[in-house]
Amino acid sequence: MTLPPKATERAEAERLLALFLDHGAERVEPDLLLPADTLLDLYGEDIRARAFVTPGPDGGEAMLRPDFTVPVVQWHMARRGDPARYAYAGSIFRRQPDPSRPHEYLQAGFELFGHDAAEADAEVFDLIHAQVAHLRPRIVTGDTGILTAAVMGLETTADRRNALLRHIWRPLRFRALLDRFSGKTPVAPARADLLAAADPFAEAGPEIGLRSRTEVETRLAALRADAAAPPLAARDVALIDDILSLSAPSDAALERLRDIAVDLPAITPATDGLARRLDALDARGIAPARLRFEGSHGRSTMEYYDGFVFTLSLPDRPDLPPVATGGRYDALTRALGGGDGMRAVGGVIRPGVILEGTA
Ligand SMILES: N[C@@H](Cc1c[nH]c[nH+]1)C(=O)O
Repeated sequence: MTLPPKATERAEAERLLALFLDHGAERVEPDLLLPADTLLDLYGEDIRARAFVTPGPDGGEAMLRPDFTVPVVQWHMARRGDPARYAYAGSIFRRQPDPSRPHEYLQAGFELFGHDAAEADAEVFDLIHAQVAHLRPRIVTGDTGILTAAVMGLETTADRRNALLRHIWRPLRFRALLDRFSGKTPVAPARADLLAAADPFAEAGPEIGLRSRTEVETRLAALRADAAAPPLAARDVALIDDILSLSAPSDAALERLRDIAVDLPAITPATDGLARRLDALDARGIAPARLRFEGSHGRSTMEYYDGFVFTLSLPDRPDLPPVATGGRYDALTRALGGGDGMRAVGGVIRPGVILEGTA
């Protein structure tokens, strides 16, 4: 009997779920229709363009489940009890820029709360990788905690550091900020004139915008303080660029990062974390030399990742999305737990891609 494609995809998702349950996970089944406010708070309004938002039953807004990780964290936070392993299989809904791509597809996933971070990262990667290893996926890994630590270690104003941190997930915006803060992009003449003016409101015409005069004044003061701040040191920008352009087998990448840490000691704890993760993976038979590490990896994935990130894709099928993705999201558990966070890492497999890849 040949099953229709949707049913085949579901059968594959159930098969993966059963394997995750055998691995000791508890099954979770988050709602399909989720309150939109938490998700909007977490991801920002950007997610509206990618998710299906609809009027909710309680008068507020609701969203078709765009992701399992957030509802699973909420589920876990309500119950606690570490360590915990959860598994799920079901549909998620995302608007695609390319309308020929499915807006609804299945994910089978596994999430691990608590535990030693390096051990847990290795356990999740090993489990996810084992299910797709027969497809010989191209593996790319990264660690968003390293770039974050590098930015936090920059000698500059707190405002500039925060602006860079906010835009880590928007590579073009991040680059534009680095160029501006290092003086590479000159301040636009109109802005320079405005900041130099004794009374910037003198010829501004009537006040018609939504922002009050005080708000505009606060913004002008911030821009003036920024214009007065010394540029970022070229040496520091070069170190950030070294991290961003790093692409090497993980063992070589670790050595390179250790070199960078000599000049940028703020990344040392994150680099030590990477070393521990590679040891834990090695102990499971996954040699670091087989895992490509990219310093930029994870910057165009989920904004909640703050450590290990990985993507497995089918090398002969560049037309397909990745077959598996995942990463660590300790900060998300803090955001949802009111500052009282815990360690968490997980990953998902797309059964539809496995089927396409083996067809
Ligand atoms: N929820 C992520 C995958 C993931 C699960 N756990 C951690 N990451 C996604 O949909 O891309």
